Amino acid sequence: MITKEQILQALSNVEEPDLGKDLVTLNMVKDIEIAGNDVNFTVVLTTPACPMKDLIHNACVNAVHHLVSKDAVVKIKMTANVVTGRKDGKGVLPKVKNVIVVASGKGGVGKSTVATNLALALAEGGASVGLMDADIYGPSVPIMFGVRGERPMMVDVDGKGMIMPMEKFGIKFMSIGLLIDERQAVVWRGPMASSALRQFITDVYWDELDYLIIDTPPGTGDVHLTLVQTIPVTGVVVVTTPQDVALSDTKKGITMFSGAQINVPILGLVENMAYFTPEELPNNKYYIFGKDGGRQLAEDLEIPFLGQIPLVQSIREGGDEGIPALVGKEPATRRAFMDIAGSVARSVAMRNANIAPSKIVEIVV
Ligand SMILES: Nc1ncnc2c1ncn2[C@@H]1O[C@H](COP(=O)(O)OP(=O)(O)OP(=O)(O)O)[C@@H](O)[C@H]1O
Repeated sequence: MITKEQILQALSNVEEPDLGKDLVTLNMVKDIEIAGNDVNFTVVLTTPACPMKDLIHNACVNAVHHLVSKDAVVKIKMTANVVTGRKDGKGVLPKVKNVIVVASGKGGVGKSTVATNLALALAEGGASVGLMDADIYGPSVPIMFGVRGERPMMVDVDGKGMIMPMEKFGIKFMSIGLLIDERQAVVWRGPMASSALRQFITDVYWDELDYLIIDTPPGTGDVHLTLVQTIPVTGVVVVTTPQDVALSDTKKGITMFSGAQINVPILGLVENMAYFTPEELPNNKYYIFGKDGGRQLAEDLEIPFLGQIPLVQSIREGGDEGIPALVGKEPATRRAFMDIAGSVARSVAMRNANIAPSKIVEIVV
């Protein structure tokens, strides 16, 4: 007769590759049920977007077959409980488990495009996701979601009037562009930009989220400093294009976040517009802005490389028409964003397993 102990013993040989420990030690195996040769159990992953899902599933089946019984009929429910990057559920945005800032050294490299599609791809994997557009100087989320000019609703939360995020394509989102006059914001610097942003962060009711993705203005400035000083940021995803001028600005941005004073982990780098593929020649790749510049920079700086997005006409068209690539029809583009979301989720899980919880940055001058 197969026993629970045998199953646990077998699964203690299956390693979670990123976390470097076995599933039993990590407490990822739940609800083992055995009836004759039928073996059912649940594996709780650290993120629904886990790129190792199939690999771990197959390793569990093999372990039971090899170490317990080759006749076992193994059924595994693969679920996920996103691990939080925070120490406690207190302070600003208390119910948000992971805050991911999307940044770039230079403007126009596709930061908003990546932030939006990353949020949608994480949600498609099964996570609860919010997208906060904090790009005070050029908010693009209202256009990308086709809600320009709309006004959000208010809700009463414990006697306080708060702004409800909008919902579309399975995620919650809110843009500072829906609350302020863009023409006015262009001239904001320093304290004005910071106080508007702080209010934007605290006045929107995000409730419970696995991931909150924050789109920021290009470069590194007041907005980024205010963000890390207001919310405990889990990590930063940096977007670049492959050409030298973008790469040198990207390097500066990364140095700011990872420097001793701020010290927010870099989750990795996305290379956008990595190559151009015309629709009529899907197997051709033209390296218009140079080849593998982002990948090389990630290697040089020893940060994770999260993947490449091709330059595709439909990404631009979809962005302008309020239909982001992830909800569009092109499978290769969708795949590219899904892969990047898997890499980001993995980087977050590894960050949360290996380094101290995120905290608000206090800058001593
Ligand atoms: N991979 C891509 N293929 C084709 N077009 C793209 C791609 N990535 C972004 N774009 C387009 O490039 C333009 C700039 O992109 P986006 O607004 O995402 O950049 P950004 O870095 O956020 O810009 P900003 O500096 O204004 O904040 C948009 O029109 C967008 O649709």
